[in-house]
Amino acid sequence: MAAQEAVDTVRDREIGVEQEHLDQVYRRLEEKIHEAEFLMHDAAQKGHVGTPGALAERDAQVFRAGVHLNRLNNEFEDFLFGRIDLLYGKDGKKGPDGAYTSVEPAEDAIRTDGAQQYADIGETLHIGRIGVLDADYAPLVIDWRAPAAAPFYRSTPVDPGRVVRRRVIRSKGRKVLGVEDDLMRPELKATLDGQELPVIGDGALMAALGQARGHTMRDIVASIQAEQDLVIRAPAASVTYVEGGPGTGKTAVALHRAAYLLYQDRRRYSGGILIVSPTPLLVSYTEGVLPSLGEEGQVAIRALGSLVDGVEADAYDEPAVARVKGSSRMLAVLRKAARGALETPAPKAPARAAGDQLAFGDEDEAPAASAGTPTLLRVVAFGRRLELGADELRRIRQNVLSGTAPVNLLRPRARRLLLDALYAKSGAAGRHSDPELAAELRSSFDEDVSTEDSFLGFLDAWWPELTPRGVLDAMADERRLGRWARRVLNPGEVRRLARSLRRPGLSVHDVALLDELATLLGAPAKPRKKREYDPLDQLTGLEELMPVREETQRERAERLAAERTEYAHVIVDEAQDLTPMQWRMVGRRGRHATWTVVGDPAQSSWSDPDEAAAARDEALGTRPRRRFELTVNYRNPAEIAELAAKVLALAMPGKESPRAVRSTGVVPRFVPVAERTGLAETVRLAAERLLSEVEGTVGVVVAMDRRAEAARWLDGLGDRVVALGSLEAKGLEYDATVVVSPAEIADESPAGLRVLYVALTRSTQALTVVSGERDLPDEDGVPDLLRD
Ligand SMILES: Nc1ncnc2c1ncn2[C@@H]1O[C@H](COP(=O)(O)OP(=O)(O)OP(=O)(O)O)[C@@H](O)[C@H]1O
Repeated sequence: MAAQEAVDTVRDREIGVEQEHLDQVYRRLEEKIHEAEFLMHDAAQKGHVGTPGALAERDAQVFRAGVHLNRLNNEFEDFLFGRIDLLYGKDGKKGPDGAYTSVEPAEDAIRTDGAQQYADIGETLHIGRIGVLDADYAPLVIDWRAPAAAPFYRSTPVDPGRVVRRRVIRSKGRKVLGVEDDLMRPELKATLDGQELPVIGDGALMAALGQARGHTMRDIVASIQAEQDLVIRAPAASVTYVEGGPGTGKTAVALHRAAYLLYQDRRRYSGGILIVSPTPLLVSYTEGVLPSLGEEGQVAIRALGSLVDGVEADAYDEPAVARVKGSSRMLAVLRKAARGALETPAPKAPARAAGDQLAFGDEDEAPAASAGTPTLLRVVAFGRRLELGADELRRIRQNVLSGTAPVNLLRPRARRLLLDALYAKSGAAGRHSDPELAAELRSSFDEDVSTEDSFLGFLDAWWPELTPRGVLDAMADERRLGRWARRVLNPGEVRRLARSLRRPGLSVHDVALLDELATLLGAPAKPRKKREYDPLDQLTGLEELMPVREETQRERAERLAAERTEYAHVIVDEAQDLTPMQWRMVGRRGRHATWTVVGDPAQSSWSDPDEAAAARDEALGTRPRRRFELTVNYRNPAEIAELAAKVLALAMPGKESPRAVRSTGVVPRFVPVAERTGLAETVRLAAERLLSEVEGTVGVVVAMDRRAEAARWLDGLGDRVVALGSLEAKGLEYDATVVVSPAEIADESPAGLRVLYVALTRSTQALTVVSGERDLPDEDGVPDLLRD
C-alpha cells in the first residue's frame, strides 16, 4: 500500500511538472494570439498604403497570422503530447527550432563507475502539434514534424540515440491528466537538475490502443512507432511504396506523411497533395484526422468515385460487371466508342432534320451506313447547288479519323476537308491562275458556305461535339457496344456491361471510364471570349477608382484546390484495390508528382491482382521506388488476428500475418442462426450484446446485396452501430464487429476470401461471427471457413 502511495505521489508530482510547463506554453500562446489578432487588425486599418512590395508582404503576414490563429484555435485541445529527455550531444549546434541538432550523444555524456553508468540530462524537449518558441526563441514546444522531434518516434532501447526517457503526456484542454514513460536506456542512472529521473507507467501505446472508437479516426501523433516514422519522414523520392497487413497503420501513416511533407517543404507542395481513398466512408472517417491538413487548401482527400469534377458516384457494380469495367481491355473498347459515337445521334437528342439537306439513316435497317449520321450534305454557293454523298462523306471521315488526335479536336480538320471537297465540286478552283486572286476566291467561298445554316447544322450532326457522358450513354446500346467491343469482350460481358450502363446513375467504376473518355475525346475547343468594349472605361477611368475586392489568399487557395487537375504529390490509400482503369485515372493526376502508395495485396478485392499490379506499374512509370513494410498490427487483439489468419492462409497461402501488438483475452464468439429466430433477429441480438460490452462503435458487416436489409435489422439500436457491405468496410474500424455469414461474403466474387479477410480485421476489441446454413457450422457454431 505504502509503495503504491509513493508511486502515486511521484506520478502526481510529475503531472504537476508537466502542468507547469503547459501553463507556461498557454501564456505564450495567448501572447501569440494577441499578436496575430493585432497584426490582422493593424493590417486592415492600414488599407492600401505602401509600395506594392510592402503590400504583398503585408498580405502574406496577415495570411500567416490568420493560419496561425486558426491552428491555435483548432488544435488548442491537447496539443502538447510528448517529451524527451536527452543526453548532451556531440556538438553544440542548434537547429532553427532552437533544439540541439546532434543525434548521437557526446563521448563524455555517460560516466561509468564500476558496473553502473551515470549521466546528466542535457536537454529536455516537449513535442506538440505545433511549434512554440518563448520570447527568447528557446523552444517551448517542438512541432512533431520538425527534425528535432524525430527521436521522440525513432528512439528504441536497441538504438536509443540521445534519448534517455520518452514521455507521452495526456491532457485535455489546459489540464494535464497523465503521463506515461518509456525508458530507452534502462541501464543508465540519469539525473535532471540534480534529481534522479523518475519513470511513470508502462507505455503509452497500449493506453492509446485501448481507447474506445468514435466514427472518425484519431491522429496517432503521440504514439507513432519507429517503423511508421521511417515512412512518414521518408524523403519525397519518386515513389514511396508501403505494404503492411490490416491495422498496421498504413492509412494513419499516409495522412501523417501528407502533414509532414507540407511542413517540410510547403513551397514544393503548394502544387497540392491528393489523397485517394477507395470509398466516401473512408474519406469521412479520415478527413478530420489532422485539421491542419486542410488549412491552406493544399490537401484534397477524394474517393475514387469523386475524382472527376462534378461526379459523385458511390454505387457498386456487381462483381462480374466491375471486373469488365475495371479491366484494361476497356481501353480498346473506349477508343472505338469515342470515334464510333460520332455516328450515333446523341441520346435523347431530337432526331431532327435541319432542312431537307439532312438525312438520318436508321441504325437497325441500315447498320452498315453510318447509323444516325447524315449521309448527304447539300449547300448553295456561288449560285450553285453543291452536294457530297454518302461515299464521299465516309471517305472524308475516314481520312480525318486516321489522325490520332482526340475526336473533338479533329472537328476543325473535318470542317476543312468538307470545304475542300465542296470547293473542288464548285469548279471555282481553276478559275484564277493568279495565286492571290485564287486565295481570295477560296476564302470568300469558305466564308459563304461555312456561315450557311445548312452547313452548320450538317456539321453539328455529322461531327457532333462529344461528351464523356454522351459516349457512355451510347455504349448502353447492346448492339452498338457489341460492335465496339468486338474481339475484346465476349457476348456475355457485352450484355452485362450494356445493361449496367442503362441503369440510372453512375457507379464508382464508371467514373474511371468517364475520365478515360474525357482524354480520348479532348475538351471541345471553347470559343475565345472577346472582351466587350465598354466606352465608359475610356471616359471616366472608373475601373481605377472602384475599389476591387481581391480574393483573400485563403479563397485563392481554395479556388486553386478546386480547379486543380494535377498534383505535386499523390497518396494512394488501399492501393491494392485500384483497377487498371482507376490507376490510369489516378496516374493522370500525378504525371509530374512524387507518390506515396500504401496497400496490402492480401486485402485486394480486385479479381486479378497481377493485372492491377501491372497497371499500377504503368501509372507509376519507371520512377524509382523506395519500399517499406509495416509489420505490427495495432488494431486487432491477437485473438481476432489469429482467426483472420486462417482466412489469409486460404486466400494467400504463405503470406505472413502482421504481429498483433496486444492480447485482450476476449476470444471471438460464434453464433449460428437459430431456426426459430432467423437471421435478422440473430444479428440484431449479437449487435445488441456487443453494444452493451463496448463503449464505442459496432460495425455489422454483411455481403453487399444484404446491405439494405441489414440496415433494417438494426433499426432503433442507435448511432453507435452501423451496417456495412463487405466492400464498404475497407479501411474502417470499430470497437466490435459482427461478421454475417463468412461463406456469403467469400462467395460474392472471385476475390471473396480476401474481402472476408478485410471484414474479419475491422475490430479493436470484440468479434462475433454469425453463421448461416451455407457456412456449415460445427457444433460450436464455427463456420467451416474458420476452422483449423
Ligand atoms: N502508432 C500508433 N499508435 C496508436 N495507434 C495506432 C498506431 N498505428 C496505428 N494505430 C491505430 O491502428 C488502427 C489501424 O490503423 P490504420 O487504419 O491506419 O491501419 P491500416 O494499415 O490502414 O489498416 P487496414 O489495412 O486494415 O485498412 C487505427 O486505429 C490507428 O489509429
